[in-house]
Amino acid sequence: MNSIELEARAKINLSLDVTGRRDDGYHTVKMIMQTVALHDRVMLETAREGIEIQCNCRWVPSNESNIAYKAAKLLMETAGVKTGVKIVIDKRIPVAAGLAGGSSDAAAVLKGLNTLLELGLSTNELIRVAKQIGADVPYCILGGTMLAEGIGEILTALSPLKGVAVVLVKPKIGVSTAWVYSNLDLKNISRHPDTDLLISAIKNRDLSTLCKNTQNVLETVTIPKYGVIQRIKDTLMELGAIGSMMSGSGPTVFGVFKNAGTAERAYRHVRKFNWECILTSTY
Ligand SMILES: C[C@](O)(CO)[C@H](O)COP(=O)(O)OP(=O)(O)OC[C@H]1O[C@@H](n2ccc(N)nc2=O)[C@H](O)[C@@H]1O
Ligand SMILES: Nc1ncnc2c1ncn2[C@@H]1O[C@H](COP(=O)(O)OP(=O)(O)OP(=O)(O)O)[C@@H](O)[C@H]1O
Repeated sequence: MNSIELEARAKINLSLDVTGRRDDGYHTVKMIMQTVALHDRVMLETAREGIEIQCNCRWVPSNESNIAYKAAKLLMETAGVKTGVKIVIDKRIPVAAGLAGGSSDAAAVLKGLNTLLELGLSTNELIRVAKQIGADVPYCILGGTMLAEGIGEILTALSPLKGVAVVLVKPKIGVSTAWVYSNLDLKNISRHPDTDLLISAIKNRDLSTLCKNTQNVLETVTIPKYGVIQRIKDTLMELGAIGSMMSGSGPTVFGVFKNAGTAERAYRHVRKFNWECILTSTY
């Protein structure tokens, strides 16, 4: 085998709480992460030497600043690999959107190279490498429905919440994760989500309790600056969503729907605005 193709899935944060700030500037979090069906395609091909990146999206760098490049370099150095690799990314996940598009590409590269180059690394060993690349990358190695703590790298599997209809809406703005965290005022958070309650709602597949009680505390930073995020949330609720919230550090908003039909009707409507819309489901 000299090539492999993987699906690198996007995530949404079904809840996002920040519990503190570490001395190194990173924040401690308590988040419920969920994979959605939307994905990039990542193709890996062995080469004689070096790391080459190709991507069909003009907003994504095709050089060493691509997070997929960093993942390949770190893994190949760690495993003492002497050959090279060509990485081709077919980008479908919106960029700088709060959907972990880059993190998921990086995780796909780690998993794919482990298989392609027969490195024999365990999942825990891959997670150890993933941690050094970014806070969301360890989760992207595992995927599914997970509680993420620490800075996002301490992962506990929850009851899988598959097949829930979701509409993703991204306004035409890019939001930097670093900017959001550095502008977060922990004293300004009046309401934290009850994560245990949300976990039991997921276990019972009780979307109504989940949506009524969830919270993304990073909205306290983004919504005052970008009113369009609140407008999208309101629009999705008016169109019949059970709940609607910003994913990660934004600006993408997701709406959760009772079934695929209501989601599709909302998607057709919301598509008329000047926003990027994707109809998908939890995976
Ligand atoms: C917002 C989320 O996407 C929610 O899943 C993650 O918490 C962010 O994960 P990520 O984008 O992989 O984060 P990194 O690439 O490691 O860090 C980007 C920036 O966010 C800040 N950051 C990130 C994660 C975290 N727990 N606390 C932070 O303060 C870091 O200081 C850094 O400046
Ligand atoms: N493979 C990649 N895919 C997307 N963006 C990349 C990639 N490599 C580097 N980048 C750069 O990283 C930045 C953040 O992109 P990304 O799509 O990963 O953000 P995000 O969805 O907000 O991530 P997260 O939810 O983990 O914070 C972009 O500005 C982009 O130029």
